[in-house]
Amino acid sequence: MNRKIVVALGGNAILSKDASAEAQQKALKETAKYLVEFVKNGDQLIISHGNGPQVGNLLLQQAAGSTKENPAMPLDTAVAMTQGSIGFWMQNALDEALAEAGIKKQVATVVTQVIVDEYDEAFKRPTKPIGPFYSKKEVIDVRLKNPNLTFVEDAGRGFRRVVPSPQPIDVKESTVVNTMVDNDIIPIAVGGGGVPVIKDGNKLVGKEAVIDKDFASEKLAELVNADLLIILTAVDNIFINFNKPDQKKLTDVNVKELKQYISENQFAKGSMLPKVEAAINFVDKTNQKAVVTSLENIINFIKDGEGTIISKDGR
Ligand SMILES: Nc1ncnc2c1ncn2[C@@H]1O[C@H](COP(=O)(O)OP(=O)(O)O)[C@@H](O)[C@H]1O
Ligand SMILES: NC(=O)OP(=O)(O)O
Repeated sequence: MNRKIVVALGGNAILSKDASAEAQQKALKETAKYLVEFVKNGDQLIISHGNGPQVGNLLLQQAAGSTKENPAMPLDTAVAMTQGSIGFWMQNALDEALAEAGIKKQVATVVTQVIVDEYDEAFKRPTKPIGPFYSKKEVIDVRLKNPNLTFVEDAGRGFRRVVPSPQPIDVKESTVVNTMVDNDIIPIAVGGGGVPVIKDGNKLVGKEAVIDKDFASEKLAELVNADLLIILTAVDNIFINFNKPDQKKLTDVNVKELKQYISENQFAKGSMLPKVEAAINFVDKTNQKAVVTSLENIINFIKDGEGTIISKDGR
C-alpha cells in the first residue's frame, strides 16, 4: 500500500511482569511478528516505543551501584541508554521476523533528541510515572533517603515515582529518519519519547525529564509527513464508559466527538488520554488519520480497518 506509518508501541509490546533482558527480548520477538504484517502489506514503517518502566529501573540500578568515581547518570542520559537497549532488542527481533517472512530490509535505531521548552511548566510539576510500583510504606522509606523524589498513586495499583514530562517541540533527527525511510530502511526513533534537550546557542543540552512517547511519536509523524499515526496499546479500541456495564467501543470517530468525550473525562489521565490527545493533534495538523488499536488487531486493521479510526470528519 506504500503508506508512511509511524507506529507507537505501548508498554505491553516490551514488558509484562518480568523485567529481565531475556523476557523483554522474548516479548519483542512476538511484537516484531505483528509489525511485519505492515511490511508485507507494502507500508513503510517508523517505529517508536515507550520506556517508562525501563528508565525507572535503570535509575534504580544506577543509584544502587554509584560511587564518587563511578557516578549515576542523569535522567536524560538514562533515556538515551534505554533508547539504545530497547532499540538493540527491537532491531534484532525485527531482523529475525523479516528474515522469517523472506523480506530483505534493514532496521536501525536512531538516538533521537527532542527539543523542549526550558520554561515548560512541566518542569515544575512532575507527572510522568516511571519504574516499579511501591507500597505506601516503601514510599515513606525511599523519601526519607531521597526527599526530592515525587511519588503519586497510580489508579489504585500502588505508588510510582513521577518525573517532569515537557511537550515535544521539534525532533532533531527527523530528516535522518525520513532519509532512512526514503532508502527503504526501517527506523526505530523517538524511543522513550526521545532524549529531552533544550537549545543553548549551537549546543543541545539534556534536561532531566521523560517525554510522553505518544506526544513525541505524533510530533515525529507530523515532521516526516506520515500518512498515518498508529498508537498500539493493550486494547483493540478506545471505549467510552470504559469498564462500565454500558461501555461502548469507538470505531470511527471524528475530532469534534473526541474533544467532547475528553470534556466528559472519558479517558484516563496518563494512559488513554495522551493517546487521544496525540491522535487529535495529528489529525488537526495534517488532515490525515490516526488509529488506536492493539498489536493483536493489526491484521484486522490492515484487512478490514478494525480499531478506532480518528479522522477530521469521521470515515
Ligand atoms: N476510555 C478508555 N478506552 C480504552 N482504554 C482505556 C480507556 N481509559 C483507560 N484505558 C486504559 O488505558 C490503557 C492504555 O494506557 P497505557 O497502558 O498507559 O498505555 P501504553 O500501552 O502506552 O503503555 C488501556 O489498555 C486501557 O486499560
Ligand atoms: N516515555 C514514555 O511515554 O514511556 P511509557 O509509554 O512506557 O510510559
